[in-house]
Amino acid sequence: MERAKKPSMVSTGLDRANRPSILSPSITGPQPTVRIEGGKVTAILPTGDSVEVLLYGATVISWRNNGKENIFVSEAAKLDGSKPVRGGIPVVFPAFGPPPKDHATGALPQHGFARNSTWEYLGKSSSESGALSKGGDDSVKLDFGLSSSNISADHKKAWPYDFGLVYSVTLGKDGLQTMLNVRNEGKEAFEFQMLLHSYWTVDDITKVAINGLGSTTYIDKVLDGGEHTESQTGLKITGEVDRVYKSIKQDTTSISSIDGKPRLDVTRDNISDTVIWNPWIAKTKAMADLRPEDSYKHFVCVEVGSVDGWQKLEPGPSNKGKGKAAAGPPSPQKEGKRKHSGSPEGVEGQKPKRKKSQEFGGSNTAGPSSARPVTPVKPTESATTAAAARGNAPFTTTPAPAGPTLSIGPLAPAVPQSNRSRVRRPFGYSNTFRVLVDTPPNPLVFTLHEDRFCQRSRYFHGQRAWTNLEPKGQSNRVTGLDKPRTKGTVEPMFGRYVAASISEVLEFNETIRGIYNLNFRSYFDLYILADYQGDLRMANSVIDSLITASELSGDLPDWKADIDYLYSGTLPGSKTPRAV
Ligand SMILES: O=P(O)(O)OC[C@H]1O[C@H](O)[C@H](O)[C@@H](O)[C@@H]1O
Repeated sequence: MERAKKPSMVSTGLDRANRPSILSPSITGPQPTVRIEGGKVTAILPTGDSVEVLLYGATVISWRNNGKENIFVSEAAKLDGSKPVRGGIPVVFPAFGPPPKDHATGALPQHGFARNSTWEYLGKSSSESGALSKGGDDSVKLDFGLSSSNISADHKKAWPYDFGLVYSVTLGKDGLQTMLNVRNEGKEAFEFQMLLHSYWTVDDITKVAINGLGSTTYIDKVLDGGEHTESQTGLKITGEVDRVYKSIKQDTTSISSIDGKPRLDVTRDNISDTVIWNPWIAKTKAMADLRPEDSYKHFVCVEVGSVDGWQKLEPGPSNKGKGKAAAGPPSPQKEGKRKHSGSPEGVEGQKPKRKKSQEFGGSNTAGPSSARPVTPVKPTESATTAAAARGNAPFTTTPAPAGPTLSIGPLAPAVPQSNRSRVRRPFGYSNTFRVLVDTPPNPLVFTLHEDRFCQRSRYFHGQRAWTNLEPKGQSNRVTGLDKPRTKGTVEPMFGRYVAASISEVLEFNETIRGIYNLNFRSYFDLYILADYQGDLRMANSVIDSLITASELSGDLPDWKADIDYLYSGTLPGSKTPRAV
């Protein structure tokens, strides 16, 4: 067969009749982008600010703002899921420290199980409101979920409660916001503690002051385990420090230099405890995963949470929450009133039976925290509500109870009033389906929101039936995705596939190309995948992007080899080989 040598060959002979209007190149300015690869989710704003979150522990391991890394991670930290990350922002739940033996958490390891369980990535949302210059808020929110069904058997045995956590990490132009939403999915109340064990980078610990703790009562775990009152207005760290500051009156604990130069503000909302930790010289030496040995100089842990006593969370959707972390949430929408932008029915017209544990973000919310710069923003309207009004909400939403908020961010001007209404709240994942990309022994789990994916991709629409399998405990394993033939590419390819579906499919520009690290071969992989799934929309979109890429690129690849690859990789009977 005569094979064309020009990129334009791939645009001929393909069925363009069904090309959906969604693919029209309506560029609103650079958007935040998200990449899911190797058990890690990376989000990058058009400004270059970025955040990286491991699925293991939903641990934030990097947050770069204006080129500066704010998160400390030890050089010897294990990032392979073999132990909790030494550094980053490990999520502590349901117990802080060594759990008391006489408590329901007594059989759990130090700091509970959230930091050493693999979470599910629930998806991203962004305002899609365009570039900063166009008035957009340029932030992206990543949601992660953990429930009793995806913790280890040992942990489940040690703490047999039915719970649901949604952890939201929002990267904004002014800072990072982290929020933990705790839900009781079972029949009996449980007690928990939670904490975001944040390791913040500092240039030199001996020149740092921690402000905002003056006159606060704290438990000194290094000294005597007893209660003391903070006498310094700016706490200086001159040796090992391990203190639990309780019921702090001020919203903000800030890190500055001793001569007052601001570094970071860590702001709480409706959550009142903070742990300050630095292991200093001897303890650092004794911790094999904390290296180099002088690393203690370069971080301080300012850990916001609820660790003084226990939060009791009653079960059931009518529960308004007990204890301080859950005080006063507005009534959530009732199930029947939730907004669905797509039909909740399965392909056979039956309402899919949903497991309660999949309905994160509902009524029993306690212990959220969020990180954001300087001035805590009290949201009055959710961003997704605003987005919904514009007709482009990425997910359906439920109102979020007012929960504790931790704000963390570099010192920056207060958020202008006009932007305040865009601060997001947790989403209600009212109807999700899970896809297990089968790469044993650790298949990657994608939890996708029906409304988003089923409308955008025939492939996902066809798989909606999967939702109905869930109650029977069957796995929704993706098979046949090994067709892109380079070994080991299945997992990243499916991640790309999902990412491309989210981002309205590869509206190609140089930024996106860089971020997805797309080369021609990976476009072809994506095309072959789409072709295998019968996903014409995606296939067309890939071709669009490919054409743009080839137009933009002055440096074409070894075209013949790539065409051979595409030709032999595509299904028999597909239009592509005929086009080629
Ligand atoms: O070594 P880890 O289990 O990660 O704990 C590290 C530290 O976490 C907290 O800050 C506790 O207050 C400390 O007592 C503990 O040493």
